[in-house]
Amino acid sequence: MASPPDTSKTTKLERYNSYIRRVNSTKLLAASSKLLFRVTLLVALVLIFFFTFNYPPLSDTPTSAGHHVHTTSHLLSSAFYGSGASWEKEVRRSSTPRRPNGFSVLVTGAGGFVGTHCSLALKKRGDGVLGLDNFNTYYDPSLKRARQKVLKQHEIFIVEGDLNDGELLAKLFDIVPFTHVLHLAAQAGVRYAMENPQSYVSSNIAGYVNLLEVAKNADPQPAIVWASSSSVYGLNTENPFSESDRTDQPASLYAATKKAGEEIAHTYNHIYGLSITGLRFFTVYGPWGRPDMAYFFFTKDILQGKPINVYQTHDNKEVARDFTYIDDIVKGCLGALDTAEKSTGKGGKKKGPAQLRIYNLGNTSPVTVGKLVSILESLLNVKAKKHVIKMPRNGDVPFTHANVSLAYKDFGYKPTTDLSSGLRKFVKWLIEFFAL
Ligand SMILES: O=C(O)[C@H]1O[C@H](OP(=O)(O)OP(=O)(O)OC[C@H]2O[C@@H](n3ccc(=O)[nH]c3=O)[C@H](O)[C@@H]2O)[C@H](O)[C@@H](O)[C@H]1O
Repeated sequence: MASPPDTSKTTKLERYNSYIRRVNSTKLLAASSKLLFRVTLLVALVLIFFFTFNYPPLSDTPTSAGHHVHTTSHLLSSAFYGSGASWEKEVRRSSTPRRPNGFSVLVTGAGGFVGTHCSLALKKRGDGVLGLDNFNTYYDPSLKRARQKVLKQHEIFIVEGDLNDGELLAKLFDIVPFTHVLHLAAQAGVRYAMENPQSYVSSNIAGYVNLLEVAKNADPQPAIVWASSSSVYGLNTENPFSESDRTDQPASLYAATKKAGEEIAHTYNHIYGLSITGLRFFTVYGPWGRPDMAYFFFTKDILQGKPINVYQTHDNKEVARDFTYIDDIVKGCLGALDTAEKSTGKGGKKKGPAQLRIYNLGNTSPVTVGKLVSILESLLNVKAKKHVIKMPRNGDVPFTHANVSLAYKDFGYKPTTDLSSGLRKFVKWLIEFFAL
């Protein structure tokens, strides 16, 4: 009869095998948890990489001047700026009118020069005003922030965002039944277009179309008043310029994008019934103005003893502009808003013909740049270090001169501020603001 198995050996063997099984399963567990950790780490790294390098970047437009025009990417802005109950409350409060039959106006470019002044004027008369601005770095954004502070003191909220952020714009129109849009946001400046052309396409074409797309889908559709430019007259030789003069010879990309805006306005009026009024501003100046404009940097340079270049035409004539004081421009903008008819469309469907208008808003008395400089010299009591140079081929035109009879007839536009008086107010502001 077979001897009984040596249980001690079997037991030992069993114990050894179960030990090996335990060790193996521990090893397996350790290996699989290490593998899981590595996979998790890898996935995390991939996600970090995606959101860092693929998430819409800050659009960074380098310029030859070495400075970049930074704008927050629209997705980022709507993710960061366009959400939350308190944000919505701010939007509603700011845009609600305080007078019977008051307007509810979306002012794009509200952090800008004309935008700030128009927003204040609308709010003071009891209209609701909501600002939209991307606070880009075309010029020192601290000036825009200072304007924003003034608006905040008058309970005007500016949504930080870009015209190209369709999601954000649609959200604003979902929250607010805007009666009007005062569209002043744009890449301005005639000469800068040669340094940074894409900025003009992005703001003045793509941005404007995006705004019109959101507006035509809105219910109710707002009436739109927007800033075109005297520069659309380009090489036109008529003097003064009338709205019916030719505007097919733009001398700069800036002018071409504003002219394009006028044609695009015709299309959205024709197809969707949007009521649209274009205003051709003529070299607007005044307190809180734009530092990239000659009257502004001439003043600072004269005060700081720096030389200034006074342009002359190639046939040795002085260049001239129909400089228009900001308070007159504001009256023109409000006149256009007050006489704007309602859009006829609804949710993107046209119901009938709609108003389409274009007006000159100028001062009707052009002044040479040389005269501008001598007014500044007497206001500042400082002699300018003038270099008279030929006007560079930079998109500038020799003169502008507005015929404003159409704006006068339709909404009583009448400029009342001459250049000396306007510059006096500007210089007073500049010295106080910069504590010079
Ligand atoms: O009406 C407009 O729609 C435009 O007005 C403004 O353009 P402009 O009329 O060209 O103003 P601005 O640059 O201040 O030059 C003033 C004068 O100084 C001359 N100029 C300029 C620079 C210089 O160094 N020397 C000089 O003589 C220059 O040749 C010109 O004769 C806005 O910038 C523009 O956004 C748009 O709104």
